[in-house]
Amino acid sequence: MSKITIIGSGNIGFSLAKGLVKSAQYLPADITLTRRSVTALKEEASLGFITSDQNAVAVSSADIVVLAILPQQLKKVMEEIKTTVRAGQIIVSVVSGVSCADVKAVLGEDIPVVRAMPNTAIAIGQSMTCIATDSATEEQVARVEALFESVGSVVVIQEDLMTSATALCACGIAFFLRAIRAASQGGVEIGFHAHDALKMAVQTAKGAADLLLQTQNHPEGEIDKVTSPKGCTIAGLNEMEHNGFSSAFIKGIKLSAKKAGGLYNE
Ligand SMILES: NC(=O)C1=CN([C@@H]2O[C@H](COP(=O)(O)OP(=O)(O)OC[C@H]3O[C@@H](n4cnc5c(N)ncnc54)[C@H](OP(=O)(O)O)[C@@H]3O)[C@@H](O)[C@H]2O)C=CC1
Ligand SMILES: O=C(O)[C@@H]1CCC=N1
Repeated sequence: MSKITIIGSGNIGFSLAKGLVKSAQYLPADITLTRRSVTALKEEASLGFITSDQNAVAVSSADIVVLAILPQQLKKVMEEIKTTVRAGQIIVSVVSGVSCADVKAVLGEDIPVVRAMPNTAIAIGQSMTCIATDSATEEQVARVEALFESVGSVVVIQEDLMTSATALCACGIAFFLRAIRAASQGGVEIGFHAHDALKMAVQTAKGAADLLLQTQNHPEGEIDKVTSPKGCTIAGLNEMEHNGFSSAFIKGIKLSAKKAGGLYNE
């Protein structure tokens, strides 16, 4: 099994580590997690992960190195590891707005770099992860694809669509979570206790997603089955649209994509 080092055990880095172990394809001992101080890695250590605050040392033993720090932190980290990384390793960057070329410009042109854009559902094996590269081989991309297939679904895309993938999938999970929260708040206003309203909203959202996944039907086809003529569903839906529901969602995704593209040089 590949040895993996995740540089930056934050929200997405630690979620990835947990998902890989949950998949049963990796043991915690196969995964090294770093932060700037090991004292911040107590939970990770208690779960059996190898922990370190020495990025260059942590990278040296890895087959796959995942860069999971903020865009603004990346240059410093790459400077730390550039003399340690070697062409036999694969660098996977989940960092938003940073191209494969940006990474290779520091780490070396011969270093295989694959970008990946997962979301936090990776912790439970339900990520939607997009991956892209500019020059890694098919075999290297296949290894990264297999890694992320173990923790969700994967689509291989062109690199120029990575910021769009960031908005739709990585940010997107927050958009759907907010929609579920809003639905539960509506539920409270029409009579349910908060915990019941949230449970109902969550299961309803899960049912909607599973319907599309399992039938492959178009959302509007499924909506048509719910909207009885002169009924209450179309009344509610149209009220939401009059208030800009679809428009707000689309505008939010477009703004997130624009922002994602500019984070590295902020
Ligand atoms: N959160 C998400 O859902 C997603 C995030 N991403 C991308 O992943 C990256 C990380 O995001 P996110 O997890 O949210 O951010 P976090 O701030 O939660 O995680 C970043 C981690 O990096 C650590 N870190 C910072 N500097 C260093 C360093 N020099 N050496 C080692 N570790 C370091 C931080 O720990 P400490 O400060 O203790 O050192 C922190 O744990 C970003 O580039 C983001 O664009 C991509 C997809 C989804
Ligand atoms: O909000 C962010 O910038 C990161 C990237 C995608 C999800 N979280």
